[in-house]
Amino acid sequence: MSLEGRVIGLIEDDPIMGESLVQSLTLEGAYVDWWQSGSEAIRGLKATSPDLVVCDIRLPDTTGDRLFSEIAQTRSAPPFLFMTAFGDIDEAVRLMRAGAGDYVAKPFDLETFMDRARSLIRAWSQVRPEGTLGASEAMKRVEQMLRRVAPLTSPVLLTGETGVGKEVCARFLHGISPRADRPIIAVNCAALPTDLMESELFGHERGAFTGAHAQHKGYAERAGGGMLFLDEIAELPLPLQAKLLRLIEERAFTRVGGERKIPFKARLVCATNCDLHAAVRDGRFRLDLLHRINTVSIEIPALRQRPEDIPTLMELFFDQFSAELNSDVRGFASLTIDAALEHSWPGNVRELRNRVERALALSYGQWIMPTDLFPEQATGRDGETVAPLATLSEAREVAERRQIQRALRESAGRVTRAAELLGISRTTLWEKMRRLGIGSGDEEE
Ligand SMILES: Nc1ncnc2c1ncn2[C@@H]1O[C@H](COP(=O)(O)OP(=O)(O)OP(=O)(O)O)[C@@H](O)[C@H]1O
Repeated sequence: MSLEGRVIGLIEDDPIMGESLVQSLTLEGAYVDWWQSGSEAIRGLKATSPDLVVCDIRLPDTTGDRLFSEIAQTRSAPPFLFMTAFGDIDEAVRLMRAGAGDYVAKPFDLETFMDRARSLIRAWSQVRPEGTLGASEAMKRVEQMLRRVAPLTSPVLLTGETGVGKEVCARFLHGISPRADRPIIAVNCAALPTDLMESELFGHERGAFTGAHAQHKGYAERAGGGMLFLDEIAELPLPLQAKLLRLIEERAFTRVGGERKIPFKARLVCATNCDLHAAVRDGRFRLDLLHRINTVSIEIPALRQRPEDIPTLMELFFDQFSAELNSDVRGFASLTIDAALEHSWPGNVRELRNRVERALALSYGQWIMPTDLFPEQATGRDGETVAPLATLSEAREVAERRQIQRALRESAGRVTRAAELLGISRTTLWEKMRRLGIGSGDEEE
């Protein structure tokens, strides 16, 4: 691939270096916008969107680090190729972890520089622009990060509570990467039988152990040039952690009972819901392996930390299951959405999905009510209703309280705005809040 017609933003304060790069890039057919300071670059990048930004890590008025985090706020930020001097490598590695793209250490030869530039542009142009992971700002940030690292080969560690969607994110990452047409092999390390783990992951040669009647290709080999996704990585026993470390360092492994080195060509993505640093402290996880697998580490937030996603996901699963179940149910009662927003979702998206499926399968009415989604709140273990029927005024009070708290939440605790949202006067709202014992700081309840 040539750089013909590509637009490149160059941020370099040294005139000699700047001139020479402009000349070389122009000779390759690229258009170069050259900025000699961070402030100039920020202004320039608001106006144009280059295919690549080449940036010196040390600038007269800012650092590459700060500049990148400012530019990276925008979702469509281009890839960055940093030029670092000896001694800036730590900063460059931090930037890679933040999804910057790549770096070249000065002095570099021009061919290496051009190769890196070309491959960043090529990989980036294959990334799809639109998003699908969630409507919340938190998930948009996750998605933005995944898009940044999609063209790279560095290992990625996805962390987050159970059911937040780590595997969904890994598959999304694969789908938008230049490897999308190659296999993705997803392995749940906790589900592999301990005695077979090594041969499942790395394969075995014929006769390697009793019962090994034929050669067997493991997951690492079957992933080819695609993605090897290792879920629940903390469950990998220490001897296998050592073998995985060698695989990452040497980009090669051996089958059980074999001697020949087999190249590892896939991208490694690991996931965990454990605190791996605590596992290292407890001697259950190797620190050197942790450093290798978390070159890029992305935390997927819990569902309760991104309530905006709850209604969207409810609708998504509703559409999916109502089609599957051929259901006549029309949707969720608004009280049900309120109740879902108040629930803490310890099982995250998986719990939400299961609850919606169950509610649709068991609901009798046209609308899914709170007790369809949360039957445990209405029934005892034997299935009988244990909650006494509330009087109308009690039910109204519960609904009023919930609605007021929601309005306060949406108006960040500002009573005047909350009253507007509720369509009542400020005095009436104060009076109701006093009667129901709600403070203006109760919006987070
Ligand atoms: N953004 C999303 N959009 C649609 N479905 C999602 C999303 N996130 C998660 N899910 C669904 O939630 C369930 C759990 O997701 P997933 O298996 O990716 O979670 P996980 O974090 O890997 O869980 P675990 O820690 O238990 O391995 C799956 O059924 C998945 O399809």
